[in-house]
Parts: sequence; C-alpha cells; structure tokens
Amino acid sequence: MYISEKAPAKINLTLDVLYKRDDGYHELEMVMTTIDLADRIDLIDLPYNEIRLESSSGLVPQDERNLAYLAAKRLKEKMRIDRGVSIYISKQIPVAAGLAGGSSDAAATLRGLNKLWKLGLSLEELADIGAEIGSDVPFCVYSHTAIAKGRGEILIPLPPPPPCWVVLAKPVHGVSTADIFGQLRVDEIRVHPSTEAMAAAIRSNDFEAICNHLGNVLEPVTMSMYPEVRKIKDKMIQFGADAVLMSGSGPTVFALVKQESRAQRLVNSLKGFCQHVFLVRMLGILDQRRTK
Ligand SMILES: C[C@@](CO)(OP(=O)(O)O)[C@H](O)COP(=O)(O)OP(=O)(O)OC[C@H]1O[C@@H](n2ccc(N)nc2=O)[C@H](O)[C@@H]1O
Ligand SMILES: Nc1ncnc2c1ncn2[C@@H]1O[C@H](COP(=O)(O)OP(=O)(O)O)[C@@H](O)[C@H]1O
Repeated sequence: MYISEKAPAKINLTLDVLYKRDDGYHELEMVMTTIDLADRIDLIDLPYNEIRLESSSGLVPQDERNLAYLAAKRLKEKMRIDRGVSIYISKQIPVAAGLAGGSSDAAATLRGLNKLWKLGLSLEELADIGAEIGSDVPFCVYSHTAIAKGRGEILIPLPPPPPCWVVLAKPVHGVSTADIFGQLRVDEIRVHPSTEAMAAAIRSNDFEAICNHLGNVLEPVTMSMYPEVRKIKDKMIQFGADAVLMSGSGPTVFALVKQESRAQRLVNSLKGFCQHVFLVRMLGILDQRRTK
C-alpha cells in the first residue's frame, strides 16, 4: 500500500522568548501559521521490519538522523509495529531556513503512517509522539494556525488568517536553531511582540493589524550574526511589502502582501540579488488532499 502526504512549511507571525528554562530550552510564546510551500512524503508499506529513507535533496540526512526516519522509528516502537516502511521525501522547503521543513516531514510521516498502518491515533496522540522528536513537530502535526507555548508543544488553535500572498527570500546559508538560541540574552530583549494582539488580529480577520503586530525576538540575534538577513528585510520594505519579518530562527525573511500584482513585483525585484525567492499563499489550515 502507498500513501502520499503533504508537509507544509510554517512561518512565525510572532516569536517571543519568556525565559531560559532549567532543561536548557527556552520558554516560548509564538503565533504560527502554514503556507503553501510543501515537501511531499511518499510512504510504501514493507512487509518486513525495516525503515528505508531517500530524499530528492542532498542537503538532508538520508539515514536515521532524518527527522522523518526518527518519526517512523518512534511510532513503530510505541505501537509495536512489526512491519517496515520506505520513505521518499520530495524536498521543496529550503533546509535550516526557519520554516520547519524537517519538523513538517516528521509530522507528515506520523500522519501518513497512522493511515498506512491503520493505527487510528488522533492528531493529539500523534502530536504527543512528535514532541519527542522536535519542538515544532506538534504544531506541524496539526499544520494549521495556532498560538504555541512552552517549548512549542502547548497549542491553542486559531482560525486561518485572511488570505494574502507571502514572499519568502532566503540567503544562501542556513542557520542552526541551537546557535541562535545560544547567542540570545533574554534579559537584553528590548521589544517583546504581543501574542494576544496577534491572536486578536487573526480572530478578527484584520490583515492590517496582523501586519502591525508581527514581531520576532530572534530577528536581531540572527541579523547580527548574518547581516544579509537585515539587507533582505530592508529591500523588501523598500520594494513595497505590507509587512516583513524573519521566520523562526531564520534566516528566511517573509513579506506579507495583499495584492498579487505587488507581490509579483516584489519577487521580480528580489530575484536580482537573492537566489532563493518564493511566492506562495498563506494556508492557515491543514490541507488534507493527497498529492498523488
Ligand atoms: C525556533 C523555532 C520557532 O518555530 O523554529 P525554527 O527556526 O527551528 O524553524 C522552533 O522553536 C525550533 O524548533 P525545532 O527546530 O523543532 O527545535 P528543536 O530541534 O527542538 O531544538 C533545537 C535546539 O534549539 C534550542 N531551543 C529550541 C526550542 C526552544 N524552545 N528552546 C531552545 O533553546 C535548543 O538548543 C535545541 O537543542
Ligand atoms: N527531513 C528533513 N528535512 C530538513 N532537515 C532535516 C530533515 N531531517 C533532519 N534534518 C536536519 O534538521 C536541521 C534543521 O532543518 P529544518 O527543519 O529544515 O530547519 P529549521 O529547524 O530551521 O526550520 C538541518 O540541519 C537538517 O540537517
């Protein structure tokens, strides 16, 4: 049997760090949503006890270090599954970009295997397993719009934001999330974004208020390590974006644009000096349609 599952990227509309915890992780408050830029995970059931993994991208590990492999392994152990799976990842989401590509691949693998092996687990149960794999995996299991708290595993669902265009631009290099958190000094954070104001803007379907309340406390940290990120943000503002922010720990910067013609103009202007530019839609909900 064969299942194909979409693994959409996320963007952070807000990202706030409250404090560093005793376990080394940071206590977060974020508002995240999904966009129409997705990997595709193809899963084929194997009648013997083996996990195989291949990807279209040479930039991700093709062995047990891949988050999709880890997800399959964890699910097999938890549910005592005596079968195997062949996983193929068609990579579209840039790697180490602040877009949760690996976490979304892991989450899609959990959703797909739940169907393939007819396990009958709820999204909540899959999210609990996902939390053991990475902080962003529970959000990606639901792949909707939500406030995320704790390490990212406490999720409060929100309605999808009003439709708009999202222009993404990523510098050539990737960024290590651990390095960015390692450089952050929580007591030096000057401006905290308001999670509640962003949630209220989304609940009232107010595009302008969403633009006004974008904020990410990791942005200055990543920008000081990678000045190119600031240059891209400045260009996006100059080229007429409605609002611009770095996603997650970066280095991808996204612009929100209401009008398609302006979004297209922004893409054309950016292509001159940035290699990786994408024009996508805000999704905000889990698109359950199969991609095969
Ligand atoms: C920052 C965020 C925001 O959405 O996204 P990305 O930039 O990675 O997309 C996430 O919290 C990232 O989630 P994820 O990429 O799953 O992180 P993990 O693998 O769990 O953690 C990677 C490393 O980041 C640091 N980390 C992560 C999450 C957190 N709440 N506090 C931390 O200090 C830890 O050093 C950890 O070892
Ligand atoms: N399926 C996967 N896709 C992308 N990266 C993966 C995957 N599995 C493991 N990784 C590793 O996870 C790290 C973070 O990648 P990714 O999830 O793309 O970025 P981010 O955490 O910034 O959103 C990379 O260093 C990559 O090698």
